[in-house]
Amino acid sequence: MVKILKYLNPKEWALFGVSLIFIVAQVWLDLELPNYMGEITRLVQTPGSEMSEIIATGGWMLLCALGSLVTSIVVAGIAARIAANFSSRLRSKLFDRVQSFSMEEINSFSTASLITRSTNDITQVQMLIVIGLQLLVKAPILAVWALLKITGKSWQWSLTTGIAVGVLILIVGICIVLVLPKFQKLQQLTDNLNRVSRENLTGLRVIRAYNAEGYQEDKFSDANQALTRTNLFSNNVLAVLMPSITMIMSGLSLAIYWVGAVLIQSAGMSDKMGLFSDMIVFSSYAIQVVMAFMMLIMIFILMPRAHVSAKRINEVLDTKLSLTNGSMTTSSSKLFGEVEFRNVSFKYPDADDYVIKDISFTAKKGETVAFIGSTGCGKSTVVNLIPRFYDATEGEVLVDGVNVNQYKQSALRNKMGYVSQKAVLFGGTVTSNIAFGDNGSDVSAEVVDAVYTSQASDFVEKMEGSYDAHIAQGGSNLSGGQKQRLSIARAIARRPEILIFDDSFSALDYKTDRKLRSELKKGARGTTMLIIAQRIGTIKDADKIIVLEDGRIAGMGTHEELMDTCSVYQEIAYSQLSKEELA
Ligand SMILES: Nc1ncnc2c1ncn2[C@@H]1O[C@H](COP(=O)(O)OP(=O)(O)OP(=O)(O)O)[C@@H](O)[C@H]1O
Repeated sequence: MVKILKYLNPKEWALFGVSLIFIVAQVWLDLELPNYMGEITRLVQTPGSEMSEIIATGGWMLLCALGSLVTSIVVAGIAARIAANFSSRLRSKLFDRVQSFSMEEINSFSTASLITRSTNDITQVQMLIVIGLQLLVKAPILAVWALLKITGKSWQWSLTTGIAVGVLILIVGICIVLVLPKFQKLQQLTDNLNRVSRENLTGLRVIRAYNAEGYQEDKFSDANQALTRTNLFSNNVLAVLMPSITMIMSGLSLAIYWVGAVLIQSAGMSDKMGLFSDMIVFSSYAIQVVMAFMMLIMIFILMPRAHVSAKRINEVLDTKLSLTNGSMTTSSSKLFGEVEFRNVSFKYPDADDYVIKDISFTAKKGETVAFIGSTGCGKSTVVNLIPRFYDATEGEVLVDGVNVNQYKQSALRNKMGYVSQKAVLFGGTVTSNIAFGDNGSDVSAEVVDAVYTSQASDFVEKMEGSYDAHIAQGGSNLSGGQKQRLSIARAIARRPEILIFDDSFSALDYKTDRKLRSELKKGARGTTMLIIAQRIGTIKDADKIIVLEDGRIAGMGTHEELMDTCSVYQEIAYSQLSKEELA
């Protein structure tokens, strides 16, 4: 928890200092009240006291109470301000950190957990700051000050107060031991609930199509009940606390009056009045002592959960990035748009087996290199190493003659236009989706060009608002093929050195596929293209086709060469095209 406070800025520390002054003032004002009360009691009991004296003392007492109210409002305002600004900054930091994560780190935390950490966990820390700043600082000051006020008055009353505080600490100790382990679990169960909800919402159509609502509901209900049970247990344990505290406070007042009655009865006539007044003052201070401990208890309740949350936030912020950033922004070689793999092997983090093994090839400027092979043979894995979604486990991946890990990541990715297997669109407009990213152009002529090349103009120009037409989050108001064409347009609009298409043409009909490739040849002349495809027709004209089998290169060459030499390629080709088409 303390570690996370390093993210407080100097202004917030200054505000904290100001609030400290107000808290001390508030405690002083609160502790003045019993004095006035004692004075009023004395005046009432003293024959010949003037009414005006009582009213004046009462007036001062009222002023103190009002002053205490004002200071507590100021402290609450400052605490809320510090907590809100701090959590906003923490959320931004977490967001930035997660943005710089590679797929390895994201998978190790899980998306659901990262969402909980950025929302619920931050809220826990925010709550502790709001309440903690008021109580954590106030409680010890109040406790010590109030104790100082009552020490030496009467050992019988002091003993009574000591016993009350002891019982309070015992009850709280038991509660904390019981609920502490549950707090860690609560955050994990919240992660789980988020994961199930997320899966449910993203897979809604499939769930409905398969009438699997019941199955999903059971999954959700299990996660929900687990969270509810843990929540109920902690709340039930904590529910014992408040009545116990009230009971202790009432019991303490009763005990002080009872002890007082005995003391007054055994005292001489002249001491009786002084003792009565002392009793009133002492009982008020004793209640303040118990109140101070009660505040500390509230902190002890909030602290463990916020501590768990702070730990989870720190875990994200302190995660060492597996992808280190290089320093190069351009290659010093004369090469442009060249991709080379040198004996590259790769296994996914935490996996035992290599997914791709000993891959070597070169794609020169302007060449089209295609990858084909059965499902799961490692095609996407190969191309994902080029923009450094992962780093090669062995061997080297070079872009323009420089190992990809020597580039600044943004510079490396600026060289590329990447189209993922599953089209990804963002909420916004057609133009905002195409002119997207670092050097994504917002010049409409380039956007229009890219839309024409990607064969998206027919439907974009028919949409309401055309290039300013609304795109729903995830592109849910478009068909699969339309989404794919817009994501292809986005890559083209960057005018990159290298275009990577990860099976991006499979959602297109044959005619559009052919048209798009021929437009690409004209529009993106000089651009190196790496194309993963399932259809032989898509890659037949490529300068080089790489056939992958079980992560290894089973053949490399042109269509004609592979038809002569590579049995794996022949098998794929014959399964898709007739002998006449292949001839
Ligand atoms: N994030 C991951 N963690 C662990 N293993 C993975 C991960 N992604 C893919 N794999 C495994 O790596 C292998 C290769 O996957 P890859 O996606 O590269 O295949 P592919 O040839 O592109 O398949 P497809 O044609 O179906 O898209 C598969 O066996 C898959 O199970």
